[in-house]
Amino acid sequence: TYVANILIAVNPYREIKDLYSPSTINKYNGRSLGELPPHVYAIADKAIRDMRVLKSSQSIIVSGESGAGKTESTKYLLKYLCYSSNDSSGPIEQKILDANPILEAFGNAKTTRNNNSSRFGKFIEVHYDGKSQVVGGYISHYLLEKSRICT
Ligand SMILES: Nc1ncnc2c1ncn2[C@@H]1O[C@H](COP(=O)(O)OP(=O)(O)OP(=O)(O)O)[C@@H](O)[C@H]1O
Repeated sequence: TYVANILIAVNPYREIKDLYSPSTINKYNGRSLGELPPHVYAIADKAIRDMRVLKSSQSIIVSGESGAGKTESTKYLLKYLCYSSNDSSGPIEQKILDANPILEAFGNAKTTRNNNSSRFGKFIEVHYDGKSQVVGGYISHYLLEKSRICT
């Protein structure tokens, strides 16, 4: 559900058919917040539209307790941000998406609350040109749980 333009998402702990499919990306493309059922794609679309209209950078903050689904939601947000302008992802978009498994391999760990818990914070930037095409990205990492590092 929404509280104003904040999306409250509950982790379903199972795959919901078609919830994040390419056809759902197309469905949310260009639609105002609230027009369709609440969705992370609607938040991503609003960020893109506000960036175009206001000509300024937009931020999406994903917060919640461990296991709430922040990492998964962030991946879907990124997927939307990378796909919606193009219908398919070019080499830059693909590199941004492909960076995730590498970062997870080094920075995630199994905990009692989450089998794939991120043990570091991420600030992910997606850079667009004047035509709203993705031209770059940057992932800053911080607060790595160093006590888990063995070598
Ligand atoms: N939208 C979703 N659909 C299906 N399963 C999900 C979804 N979101 C999360 N999950 C499941 O819940 C698990 C935990 O989610 P996730 O790692 O995103 O939590 P988190 O909030 O990032 O936790 P942490 O703070 O520990 O990193 C995932 O590995 C996945 O199995």
